[in-house]
Order: sequence, then structure tokens, then C-alpha cells
Amino acid sequence: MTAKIIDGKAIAQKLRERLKREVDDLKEKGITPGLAVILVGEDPASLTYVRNKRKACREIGIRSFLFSLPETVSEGELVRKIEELNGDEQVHGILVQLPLPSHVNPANILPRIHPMKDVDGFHPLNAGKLMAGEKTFIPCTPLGISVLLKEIGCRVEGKHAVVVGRSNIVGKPAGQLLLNMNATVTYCHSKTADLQKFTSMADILIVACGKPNLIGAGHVKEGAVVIDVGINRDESGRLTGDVNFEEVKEKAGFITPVPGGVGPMTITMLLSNTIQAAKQIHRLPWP
Ligand SMILES: Nc1nc(=O)c2c([nH]1)NC[C@@H]1CN(c3ccc(C(=O)N[C@@H](CCC(=O)O)C(=O)O)cc3)C=[N+]21
Repeated sequence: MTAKIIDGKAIAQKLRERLKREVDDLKEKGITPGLAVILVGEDPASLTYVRNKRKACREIGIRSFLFSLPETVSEGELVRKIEELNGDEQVHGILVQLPLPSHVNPANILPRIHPMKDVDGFHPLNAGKLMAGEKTFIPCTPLGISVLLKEIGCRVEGKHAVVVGRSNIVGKPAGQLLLNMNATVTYCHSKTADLQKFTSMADILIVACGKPNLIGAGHVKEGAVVIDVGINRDESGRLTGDVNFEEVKEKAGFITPVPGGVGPMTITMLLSNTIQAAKQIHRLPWP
């Protein structure tokens, strides 16, 4: 089987046009959605991501506010900035770009974001709500994956979803979201014995572990939907995922490329969550 390639960039573009109309409607009501981004230090990858996020905001009319803090910032100073933004009426969403420097513990920072402005869905209250299957902000990458599955007409109910990776920002919430959608979910990770045994049972395989080419054709069931969340840079600076694309595309039913798969959807869901935050703060209905 030769897989259909899931064009995340095109799907993201289509959704952004819809989101732009939502922003226009809000502006007519006198509300301009605003996203505050806190960037600590000057990690080149983070600088690129933040630039891309702000550009995406600008394109659909969301206001973005950038706060660049030095690498040496203290936890106290970061928390003070967050508290100031919690009280800022122009700001509906707050994002603290990860990773943070090693002297800053994210567990001391992320819970200080007001849960109603937590557009990343990383606040423990929102993570708990996702676990309980309640309405909440869902982390952008898992949410983007669920939208991709819907776009390709993949019905999740009753399917076996295997998630490789257990990070708090992708693997764990992706598995919980799929469970809420009535998938049977298996989590695999770096300590899993016989990874291939599990991945080859997957109807839906989500790979988010940061190991280039971890998943080859032998790991994949014929016709499976393969979602590659990996972002790795090779020696020449080229982006690759965690899946051996050339090999797996001959066997899977659907596959996301890197770049142009999950990444653009992640940013689109950040835009969507920011719009939802603005609606929620202004007590407008949101889905
Ligand atoms: N608080 C926080 N929230 C995040 O959501 C968050 C974060 N921190 N830290 C870093 C990761 C990574 N992430 C990506 C977003 C978009 C692309 C993306 O658009 N990628 C493009 C390629 C971009 C390029 O060429 O570098 C693509 O796959 O086509 C990738 C990665 C969000 N993250």
C-alpha cells in the first residue's frame, strides 16, 4: 500500500481562514484576541518557533505581545510577569515558551498562569480536566492531531491507538484525548520492551519521542494511520521526524510528513485556543 500523505500545511491554512473570520466577528463586538508569549533566553529553535507563532497571529488578526526575558531570569521574576499578564485585559492567552533554562522549574511556573488564559493546556487544573474528560484547553499538538484525524475521515472509536512517547506536552495528553474519543490506547516509551510488538498492532500510531528513524516499516501495520510528531535536525540542518518516512509510506494508509504535517497544526490550535480564551473571558459561547 502506498500511503496518502496528510498535508498538514494545507489543512492548517484552510482552518486559519475560518479562524480569521471568527476573529473578525469578535472585533465587531469590540474584542481583539491577544496572546502574550514569554520567551526566556535566546535558544535559536525557540526564537524561530516564537517568530512563527507571532506571524500566524498577525495573519489572522490576533494581537501578540512578546516578552523576552534574559536567560538568567529568576523564578520570582517570571512569576511576577505572569501575574501581571493574568491581570491584563488585553491578554487572553499566555504562553511560556519551553524549554526553560535548567535553573527554572516549569512546575513552579506553569501553575501560575491563570487557567482561563492557559492556551497551552499545561496548567495542572486543565491537565486534570482533560484526564476527567471535561471541557478544557487541550494542548495544541494533541488537539492538532485530533483535527488531522477528523480531516482524513479517520474514525477513532474502537481503534487501537499506540502512542510512542510520554511527555506532558504531547504523549500523555494525546493518549488521553484519544481515550476520550473511545480509542483503545497503549503508551510506549524509552523503557518499553519490544516496541515493535506494540506499534505493529496500531491502527493509529502517534510517534513523539525525538529519535530520528525510530519507526521503520517493520514497526507499522499495513494501512495504519501514522502521525509523526518528531522534530529532529540532521547535520545539514534538515528537519526530520521520528518515522522513516520513505520506508513507512509504502506500508501505511496515511502518514504525516515532517515538516508540513503536525507542526503547522500545532500553531493553528494555538490560534484557536486563544480565540476560545477570548470568548470564554467575555462569556461568549464556545464549542
Ligand atoms: N509553551 C510551548 N508550547 C508549545 O506548543 C511549544 C513549546 N512551548 N516549545 C516548543 C514546541 C515545539 N512546537 C512547534 C510548533 C510548530 C512547529 C512547526 O510549525 N513546524 C514546521 C517547521 C518549522 C521549521 O522549519 O522549523 C513544520 O513542521 O512544518 C514545530 C514545533 C511548539 N512547542
